[in-house]
Amino acid sequence: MEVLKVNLKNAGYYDKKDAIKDIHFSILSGGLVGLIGPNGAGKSTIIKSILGLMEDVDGDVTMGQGSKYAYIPEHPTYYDELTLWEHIELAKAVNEIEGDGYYQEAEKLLTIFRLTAEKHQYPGSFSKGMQQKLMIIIALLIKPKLYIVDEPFIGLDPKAIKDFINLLKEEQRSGAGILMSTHVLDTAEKMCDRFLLINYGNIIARGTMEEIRGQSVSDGSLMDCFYELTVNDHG
Ligand SMILES: Nc1ncnc2c1ncn2[C@@H]1O[C@H](COP(=O)(O)OP(=O)(O)OP(=O)(O)O)[C@@H](O)[C@H]1O
Repeated sequence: MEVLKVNLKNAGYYDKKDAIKDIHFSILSGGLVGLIGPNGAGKSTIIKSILGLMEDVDGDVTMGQGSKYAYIPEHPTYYDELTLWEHIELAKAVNEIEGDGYYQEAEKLLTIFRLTAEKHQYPGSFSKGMQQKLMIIIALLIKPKLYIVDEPFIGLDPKAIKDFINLLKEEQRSGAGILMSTHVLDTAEKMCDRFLLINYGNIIARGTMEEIRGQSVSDGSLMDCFYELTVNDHG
């Protein structure tokens, strides 16, 4: 079952209308797709197009059943006047989640991510990694069918990265589809079952690791294929 279908002919900005071109892909329930590519390739533009944040879009994006999704941004966003726990309460209300199981799950996640002591503090006083953990906790509590995750590995400590990967994998096993943009290719290679390699706004390679190797002269890691495929592509 498709949880996301992206058909974009073009999307871009006032002074760069074609930042991305001919971006067509789907994410299936239980699929974890790595969105990779050099700086300025168009990954954020693809994510913004999916989230409906781009003005100049020629094409369409369809979300599957229920269309409930969670976005974990690279740069955390929060309300200055709400405590960590109030953010959790707000997410419950906004997403119309019933029952107290939600709060038990929230307590469990606060323990995993070592934020129990900060429960009634304001995220403005948190470190970047702690703010990122708040974004992750809220996304996991919403239990969406689709996760869009933007560069989750920069800023999190190693334990949090491992816990986050395990929790995301659990979501995947329960049928969520995940699109994850990252530059941390060794982790992406281990986690993702498919990849989209973006360069100069185009998809230049796609598929499983095996298929990506087939499109590259390199027979090595995702990093080797990435290097070889992007170095020889001049847009
Ligand atoms: N606000 C903007 N206005 C105009 N052009 C932009 C804007 N944001 C991005 N671009 C351009 O769109 C292209 C794609 O940028 P995008 O931010 O999608 O890259 P990215 O793959 O996410 O890069 P990174 O890995 O550095 O985050 C680049 O050429 C960039 O200069």
